[in-house]
Amino acid sequence: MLQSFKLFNNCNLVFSRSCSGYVSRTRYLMRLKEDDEACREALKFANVLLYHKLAPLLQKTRSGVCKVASFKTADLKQILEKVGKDKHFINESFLLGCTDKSEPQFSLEVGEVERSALEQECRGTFVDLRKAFFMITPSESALAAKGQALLRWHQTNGFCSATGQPTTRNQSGSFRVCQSSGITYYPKMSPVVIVLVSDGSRCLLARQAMFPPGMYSALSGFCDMGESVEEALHREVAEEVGLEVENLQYSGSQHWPFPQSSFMLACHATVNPNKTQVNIDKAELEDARWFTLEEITTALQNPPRNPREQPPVFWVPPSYAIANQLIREWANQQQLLRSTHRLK
Ligand SMILES: NC(=O)C1=CN([C@@H]2O[C@H](COP(=O)(O)OP(=O)(O)OC[C@H]3O[C@@H](n4cnc5c(N)ncnc54)[C@H](O)[C@@H]3O)[C@@H](O)[C@H]2O)C=CC1
Ligand SMILES: [Mg+2]
Repeated sequence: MLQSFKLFNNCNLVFSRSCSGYVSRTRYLMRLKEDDEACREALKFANVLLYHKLAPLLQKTRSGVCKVASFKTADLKQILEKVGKDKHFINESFLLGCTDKSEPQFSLEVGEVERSALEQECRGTFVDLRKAFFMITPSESALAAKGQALLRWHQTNGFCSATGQPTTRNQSGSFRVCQSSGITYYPKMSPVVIVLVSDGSRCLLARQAMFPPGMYSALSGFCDMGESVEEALHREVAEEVGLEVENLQYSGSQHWPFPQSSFMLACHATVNPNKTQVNIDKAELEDARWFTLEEITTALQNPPRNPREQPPVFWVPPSYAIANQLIREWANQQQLLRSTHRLK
């Protein structure tokens, strides 16, 4: 089981503790990653998540709650054959992980099929992942995101960048090799810093023109080659809003599947309350402004159901996004500060 401890306020930094089952599951997965034969065996009795053009298949439970659809291999083979897929097609799946009961999980891109016929057979709907984040739980979002990221990485790494020759995958999909050069390619993530800047009583959020209307998020940016997290944070804030930050505090990290798998490193930071004038880089950001605790609390309490249709005037990223975690932590800390102040 994964345990967490507190670093900044309520933040969850997840670390592994060897309690019942966790170590054996980890070792089992390690073996599946490296041993093609064991992985092929595991796939025969696995749970498989389906994707169509990288959109995960969701199903509604009887109580109306949405969840990521997962099929036993034998059932899925029958479904796929009904929509014209070869019975060996299932071997195209990639290893994702395993459940608490040590059942292996795989992801599979169905490719060219009649989407509506497959949805009908599966009693589900393929939903754009960004939209799915508003419909499923954070842990299901993480699983769906990982599945999509792995599929995308394999789709875009079919050729060796040194020789131009095709690369081949191992059974689990944990790497690809160019037979001509011998170079091994592993799925990769790009490090991105994300920071919630506070002036002590307000926090700074920004929006890019491409964001859905009304959505503001914490400042973020890709790390440059050779940079530390601290350097990247200072640079990004200076570049995007013209401020100098101090008191960096690590909050947590997250894999984010967009645009090509980012590794989000989240921190809090402060600015001098007398130096809060923002100077926005208009090439990057459409707007950046300071928000009060009241505005933030209202936004956190009223997440949009579907942000593309009738979004609220101001809203923050969904609970799965690490930006949401930063904003929540800041709001909790502000509440605490206010109640301590009242007690004095
Ligand atoms: N999970 C979360 O809560 C959040 C995730 N994000 C993610 O963080 C990522 C980076 O944030 P931005 O502020 O847009 O970054 P950014 O401020 O560095 O600007 C993006 C630009 O950086 C350049 N760039 C440099 N290295 C790049 C690389 N490895 N991949 C792609 N572009 C690169 C490109 O010109 C790109 O247009 C975004 O993909 C976004 O999806 C952003 C905010 C919240
Ligand atoms: Mg940015």
